[in-house]
Amino acid sequence: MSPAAVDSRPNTAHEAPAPARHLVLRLLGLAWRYRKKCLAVVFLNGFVAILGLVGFQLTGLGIDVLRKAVDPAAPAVRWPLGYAPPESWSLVAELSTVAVMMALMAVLSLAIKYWAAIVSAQLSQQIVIQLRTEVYDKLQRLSFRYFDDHDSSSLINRVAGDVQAIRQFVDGVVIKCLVVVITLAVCIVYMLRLNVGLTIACLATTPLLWWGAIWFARVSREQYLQASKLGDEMVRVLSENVQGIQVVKGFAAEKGQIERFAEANRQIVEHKFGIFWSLSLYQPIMGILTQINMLVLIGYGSYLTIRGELPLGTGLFVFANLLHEFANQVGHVTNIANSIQSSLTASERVFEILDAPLEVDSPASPQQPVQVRGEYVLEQVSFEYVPGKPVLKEINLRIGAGQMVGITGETGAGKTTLLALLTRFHDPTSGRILLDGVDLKAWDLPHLRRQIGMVFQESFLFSNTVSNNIAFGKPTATLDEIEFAARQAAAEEFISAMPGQYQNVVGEYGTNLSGGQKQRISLARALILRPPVLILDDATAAVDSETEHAIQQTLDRLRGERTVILVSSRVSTLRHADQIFVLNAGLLAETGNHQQLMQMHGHYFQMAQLQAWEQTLTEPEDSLPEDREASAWSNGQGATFPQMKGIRNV
Ligand SMILES: Nc1ncnc2c1ncn2[C@@H]1O[C@H](COP(=O)(O)OP(=O)(O)OP(=O)(O)O)[C@@H](O)[C@H]1O
Repeated sequence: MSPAAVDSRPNTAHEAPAPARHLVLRLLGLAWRYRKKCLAVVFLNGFVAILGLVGFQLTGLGIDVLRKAVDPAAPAVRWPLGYAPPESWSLVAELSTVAVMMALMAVLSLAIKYWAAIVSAQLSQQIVIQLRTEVYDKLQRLSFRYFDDHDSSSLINRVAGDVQAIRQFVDGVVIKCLVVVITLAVCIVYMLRLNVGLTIACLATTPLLWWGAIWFARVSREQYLQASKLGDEMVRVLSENVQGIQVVKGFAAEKGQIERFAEANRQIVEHKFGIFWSLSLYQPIMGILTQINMLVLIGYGSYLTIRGELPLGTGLFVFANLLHEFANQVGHVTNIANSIQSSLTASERVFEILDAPLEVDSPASPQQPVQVRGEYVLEQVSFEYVPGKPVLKEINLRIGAGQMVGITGETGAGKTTLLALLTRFHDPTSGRILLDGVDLKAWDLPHLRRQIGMVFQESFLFSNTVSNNIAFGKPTATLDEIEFAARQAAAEEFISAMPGQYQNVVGEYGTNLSGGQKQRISLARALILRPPVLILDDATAAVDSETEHAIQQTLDRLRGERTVILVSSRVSTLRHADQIFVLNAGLLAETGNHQQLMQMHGHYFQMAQLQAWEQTLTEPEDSLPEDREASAWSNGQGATFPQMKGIRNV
């Protein structure tokens, strides 16, 4: 599978949301990792909140000073901390003192807010980078089966978007919760100090506010989960369209694709609207409850002030502001509940990656053989992608060290799957595979993969220079090595003809190269490693026969030095192999070299015959040799092998 390929299979993960408590505990564990910075942000924000409350107190003080000046019968002014200015001070001096204190408070608050914002931003970035790296690292190690089961768009969304939503749990939930709790506690203590009865009366509706927040959290969780899935779907449509743009244009299907994308977008908007609807209902209800508190204050608070039990400025005014701040903080609970839901949804998706078992991994005490000869032995190897549906059945074979072997068979016979087992992209469902006498499962996995140079069926190139693509597995390679590998892969000529030659930048996925050119660069990328085992999956399917001949010569030279395993449908390629394995419906149907297989008059013989016949169709009448078959194989220019399924029908 190409790494960038988009799997259109539906994502089966997350049918039911994971238990919220479990996720919350895990997210709290994540926040704990960053506890120092979290505490710093909480402390600074808490300090800002307290300074705000002190600001109210000072404004109230100013009002009381003014009221006393206007009405000497008003209650005495309560200066903070038992401080009282000298009797000789004028009204202007007293008010100026209050104003200076307020200004100092404002400057201090501003400085701390700035500091809090910086620490908070650092914290966010640290979490995102670390989490993203962890998820990406895990993705690198997950087996192919995991990628088969998950939409690539969903995986991309998780790394790019969901990680941000998890970060939100730390700064938008944990930190905010602590700040809210601190501020609410300070507000309540302040209010109780001012008047216990008024505090109880004004906060009577608070349990309803909490109940509302919990209701909202329950309702919105499922909605957020669904919204994430729709987001994945939209990215999938977009990604498929970009990658399959040739097909889209070739079939003049732009209109349909635009409609598909619009439909995916429409579904997201409709769904988000549902979330906004819940939110829009929740927020005004919460607003009404807080307004009820204000009404209680105006009624009962004014009564207390008129009776002289509550000062106007440092009492009623401060209380009103505290109540307002209280409502503000409770209002944050909505945002927190909102953030909790999106974080839970996102965390479920991200933790699913982090928790996914590494189906293929190195054992606890891996072996790292030094001198690798490249001898493969397969013992009773079977493999199933889907349980109960074997793709390979009890394969027994031996590939000698330094041999060149061919694997062929009809489409879907299991050739690529067999190669995937040899490289341990998958483990056999039963049976075992030995390389140099050591079970592949006992090998250190990276060490094993370093012994194998692979040329995949789909030549995937990175958007980088030609030389960096060739040196992908060996970044330290010198230009001489790169050029030598390119020459071996018959790629030198076309690379030299490019404007920047080896420094020419290959387009995304190698879009500015032909299929054959990509295959040759992929081959050079494998050859530069000089691996003991070279595996080529239909690696010459897109090159012309002259280039194939050149590549064949390279492979012939490697014979004896390295084990070369090639999947091919061309007799012209296979006939040079020391051994050819013919797969048929997952079974090893025939084994032998070209001559032996031809004498068997089995599947291989039929394929060869049809290819020879096709060859004659493309040759001029007078050049037809008497022995058509011999001609087709001796000139080394076999036509593309038709698939066995077709041959059986001949
Ligand atoms: N990831 C997968 N999940 C489930 N089934 C798969 C997967 N990959 C391949 N198969 C199935 O396994 C069988 C063997 O596939 P494989 O790609 O090995 O065949 P192949 O011989 O290489 O075919 P081709 O010549 O067309 O490349 C096919 O029936 C295919 O549908």
